[in-house]
Amino acid sequence: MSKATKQFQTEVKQLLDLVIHSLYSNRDIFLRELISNASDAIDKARFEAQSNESLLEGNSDWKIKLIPNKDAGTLTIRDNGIGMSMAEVEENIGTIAKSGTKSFVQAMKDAAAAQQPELIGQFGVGFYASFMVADKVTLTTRRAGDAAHGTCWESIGDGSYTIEDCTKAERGTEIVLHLKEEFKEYLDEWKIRSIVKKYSDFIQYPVCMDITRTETPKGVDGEEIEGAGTIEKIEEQTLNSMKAIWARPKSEVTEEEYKEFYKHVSHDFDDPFKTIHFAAEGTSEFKALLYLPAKKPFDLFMAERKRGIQLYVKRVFITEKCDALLPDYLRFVRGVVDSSDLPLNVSREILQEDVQIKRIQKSLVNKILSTLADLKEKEYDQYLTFWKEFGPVLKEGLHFDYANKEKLQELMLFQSTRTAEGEYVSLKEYVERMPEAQKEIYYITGEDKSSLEQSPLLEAFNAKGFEVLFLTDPVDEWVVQSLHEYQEKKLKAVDRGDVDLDSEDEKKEKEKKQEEAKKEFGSLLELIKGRLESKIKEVRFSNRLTDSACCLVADDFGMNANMERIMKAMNQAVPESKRVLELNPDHPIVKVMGDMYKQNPENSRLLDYSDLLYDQALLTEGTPIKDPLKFTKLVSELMVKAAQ
Ligand SMILES: Nc1ncnc2c1ncn2[C@@H]1O[C@H](COP(=O)(O)OP(=O)(O)OP(=O)(O)O)[C@@H](O)[C@H]1O
Repeated sequence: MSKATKQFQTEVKQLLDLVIHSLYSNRDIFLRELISNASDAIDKARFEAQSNESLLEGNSDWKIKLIPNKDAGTLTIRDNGIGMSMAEVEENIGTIAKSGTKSFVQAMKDAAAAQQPELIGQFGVGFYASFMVADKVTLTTRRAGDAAHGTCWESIGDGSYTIEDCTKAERGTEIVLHLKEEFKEYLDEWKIRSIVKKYSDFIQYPVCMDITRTETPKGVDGEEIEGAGTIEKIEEQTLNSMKAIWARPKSEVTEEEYKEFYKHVSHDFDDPFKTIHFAAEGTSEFKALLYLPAKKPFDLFMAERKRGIQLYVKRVFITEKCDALLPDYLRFVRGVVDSSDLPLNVSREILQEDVQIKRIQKSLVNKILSTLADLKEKEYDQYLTFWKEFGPVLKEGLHFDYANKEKLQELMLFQSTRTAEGEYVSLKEYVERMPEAQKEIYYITGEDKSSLEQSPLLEAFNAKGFEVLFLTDPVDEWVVQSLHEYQEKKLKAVDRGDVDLDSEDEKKEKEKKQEEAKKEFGSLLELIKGRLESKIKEVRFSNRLTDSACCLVADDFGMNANMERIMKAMNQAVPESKRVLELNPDHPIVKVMGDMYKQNPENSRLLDYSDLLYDQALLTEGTPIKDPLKFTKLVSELMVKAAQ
């Protein structure tokens, strides 16, 4: 292919711009990103070569080489990893294929300037960081095993790039950064040394550089020869210690090293929230270095997630994202597991079924859950920060990980009718502060705390002093289907079925009142039911309401308003389900309608009032009404009438 000039995808252009403008305070990281990519590429080559030795092309001397050239003003990063085909270059560099990434870039653009570095921290910008220091980047690459096809890619970061075939003797990738005048300091030996030491010391492969030293020649006796002048000696030095950080004893690893390793495995720019480093012995032998991130990754709820736990077998990289190592509800955890039991030639396909992997998974889950339990108990405020980021994901575990249900339910936190802004309550605390008369744990599901607080469904509970949990995450509808009870107290939705809040005496009194109301207003209820037949299942007097006139409730297994809302948001067909309209027998409107009915059961106003009651019930629970025009017309008419 002759040289072609192509345009970066719009999102890439935007991303480049954002990187250059939001990460300027941390420019050194461009080198970390490129070394990290080079190391990943060697990992891949090393793994693929296990089943296809020809990929090695006779060279398994893995290496990342840094070549500063002061005369040319360039810094070169060269690796002998897997390399890329032309199609891969086009796919990986210059385009953003994943829709999630695109929307992330949009979110970044929309965010306030102060938040951008924080946001980009969750994302990782990799290769594009080069353009912070270079005004031209040339990438030459050749895929392992395909000696005939090299690719040369070049860009000045202005929105376009050129791409063409070329020859490249060695497999792997070479990136030449033509440094901007003001960043020539990155050619300095000591600057490069310090960056590698700080950010890339643990990289498993040697990061090498040729070092020139001037010395005076020495005689056979080892003494310097006087008057012989000086000679220049070039020797290749390895700049990093290459120690697999997870294999070292905890006491020897510094906080800084843990942090930098986290950034390498997670491609996150922020520090981790928590580091968990441990070794398991016995039936399953492995070392694990796990991290809980501080912020949720942008692709947490997307199917095509990029990162996960890396799997090594006896220090040899196997796969970048071993999903079988953790259940889905812990998908935000990053890090490395290095097993001593698995065979080196384990295939990625069998990992899903492997018993050793299952054992490791069990032990990782135990460790993560116990770390969280510990944190919750000893450093509650910190736990709360974590919960606000990852609580909705952790809750999925209640539905999917039955074996750990007991542990997981202790980790749950909720807002409630009794928590102040920013405060949460655990199930344990909830039960401890339940008044004696309260038998069940009450909850309401919905979109957010502030709208739920207005719900008429809470009136009777508030009047009794019974706390109600606010379940505001979409996953909560599934959570409550799995978490039926806690400490033998049943969980009960305030908008489902009948509520039983009263003592025996109170019940008797209410029943009496309801009987009387039924006698008095029974035919009115029939009329309302007839009018609203297509929308509701039944009309009855309520035990829930003290102030409001009416509300809608689901029966025990029916669909509530929140579930309908979630299904609609997911573009799913919402099955037809009618709910029950409950009326407050003490409300003046019921009395007024009763009188109207007695005077003239045919009064057409009664039908309008029935419609209004139904619409009111929808509005108070936050469900849009079907015919807002008719509603406003009726309200206006009534307002005029009331003023006459
Ligand atoms: N040295 C390299 N050798 C082979 N492939 C590479 C190399 N550098 C980058 N790539 C390919 O280009 C892709 C994009 O790299 P880039 O650094 O932009 O992002 P990333 O490393 O995938 O992730 P992140 O965006 O989180 O940093 C990589 O996933 C990899 O497939």
